Amino acid sequence: MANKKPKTVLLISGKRKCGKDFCVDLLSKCLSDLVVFRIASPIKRQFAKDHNLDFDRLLDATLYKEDYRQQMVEWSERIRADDPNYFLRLTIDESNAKSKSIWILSDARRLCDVQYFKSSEEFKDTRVLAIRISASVETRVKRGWSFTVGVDDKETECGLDSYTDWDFVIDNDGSDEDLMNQLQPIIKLINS
Ligand SMILES: Nc1ncnc2c1ncn2[C@@H]1O[C@H](COP(=O)(O)OP(=O)(O)OP(=O)(O)O)[C@@H](O)[C@H]1O
Repeated sequence: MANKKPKTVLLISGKRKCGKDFCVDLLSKCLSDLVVFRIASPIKRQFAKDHNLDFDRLLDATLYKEDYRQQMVEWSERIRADDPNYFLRLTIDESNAKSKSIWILSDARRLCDVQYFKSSEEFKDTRVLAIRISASVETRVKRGWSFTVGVDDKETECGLDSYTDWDFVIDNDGSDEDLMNQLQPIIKLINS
């Protein structure tokens, strides 16, 4: 399999239920030779493997996940303390991203996720676009969000709240047409 550097990396960030996956789906339909990966899944997979747990149940929103959430967070923090980008590299490997020219990280959460691509020598020839999806609290509530202590107040959800160097900020409160009008310049830039 080809082991190439990506031409473009999109880092998608935003609060829960702002529409990250929705926007990634729309972008994916207009792009080719791409891969979408997430940080959250490999953390759960690796945690399940190391602790002999049921990965599928960790992925869904049952009590199982809540029982283990704190333990999983502490475990992942210990790994990150030694190597902040461990899980990012893991998801890149697991998704065979190195055969694709466009990479989309659909849940960038921390400054180190952005810096991994923006500041590294490895990606100096890659166009890295940090994209913040934004939606009002009212809209997010309509989409199923409610504030959860221990989730919405943690670094995994707030780590990029004060980041200001976004290449694009997408307002996902409006119509389909509004959204597409905002995504078009990104698609155009990638395809240029
Ligand atoms: N512009 C939109 N128009 C209509 N529905 C939308 C729009 N954006 C998002 N949604 C819907 O809102 C819900 C939440 O969106 P989505 O799953 O993309 O959010 P998310 O930011 O990825 O959430 P999470 O952080 O929980 O993974 C989904 O049902 C999605 O289809």
